[in-house]
Amino acid sequence: MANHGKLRLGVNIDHVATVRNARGGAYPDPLRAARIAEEAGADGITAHLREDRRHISDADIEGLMEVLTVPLNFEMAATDEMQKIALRHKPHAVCIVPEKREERTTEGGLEVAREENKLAHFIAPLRDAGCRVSIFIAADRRQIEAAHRIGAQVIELHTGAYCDAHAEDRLEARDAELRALRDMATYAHELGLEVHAGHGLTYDTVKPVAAFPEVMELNIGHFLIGESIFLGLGPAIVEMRQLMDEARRS
Ligand SMILES: CC(=O)[C@@H](O)[C@H](O)COP(=O)(O)O
Ligand SMILES: NCC(=O)COP(=O)(O)O
Repeated sequence: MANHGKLRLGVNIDHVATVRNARGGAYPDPLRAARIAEEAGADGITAHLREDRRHISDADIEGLMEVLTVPLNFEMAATDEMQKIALRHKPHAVCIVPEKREERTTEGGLEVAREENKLAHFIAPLRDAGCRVSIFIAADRRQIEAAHRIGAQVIELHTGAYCDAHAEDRLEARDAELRALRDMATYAHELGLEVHAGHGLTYDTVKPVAAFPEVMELNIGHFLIGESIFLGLGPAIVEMRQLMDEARRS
């Protein structure tokens, strides 16, 4: 049966680090942002340690592991270097994401179906270490089935194409993306996978996704960090939380 309970909000703090790194110093501090997010009701913190360290750093991950009172969702590419870091820290969740050095942001979902054996071996030690393994994928039946076969406990559906279509006023495409997200959330839930979603979500796009009863967690970052310039981080998160709760109730 679908879960109709409270939807969790994971606040992604990557882009606090982007602003910090613009000047190479220590300000603004992503750990301070994480504390404010916790106080504002975040159920978890998400941080993506990219291979090129363009935002979050190794020291940020170490600091988060020390100070967080909510679970850390550690996003990383499927590389040996990242696996070692994850096994050293053993965060609550490890989300495997695709990464291209030249991309501006995470462009699509992970290609699981073509890399099934490799990924099954890659995630096994992470699961054995007690991490919940999540796979960041497009709303694509083949990829969901492959994620299930390799032993992932969670999938996170990439909402970027839906949000882009909305931002560009391509309404038919937006509705088609939303239908695919809804159908694939249901399908993944039926397979026994926990379903999360995220990427590019805003106040304008969050409610339809939050309303899917099978979705248990949304991870939201870039928009919230941008909005915090105008509202402050705590109020920006509270507003997002309210929209999610409204959608869930309706
Ligand atoms: C995987 C993902 O969606 C997040 O990590 C988020 O988008 C922030 O990182 P980037 O903007 O660097 O992709
Ligand atoms: N996995 C998605 C995430 O953590 C947040 O993505 P975004 O809101 O920063 O685009």
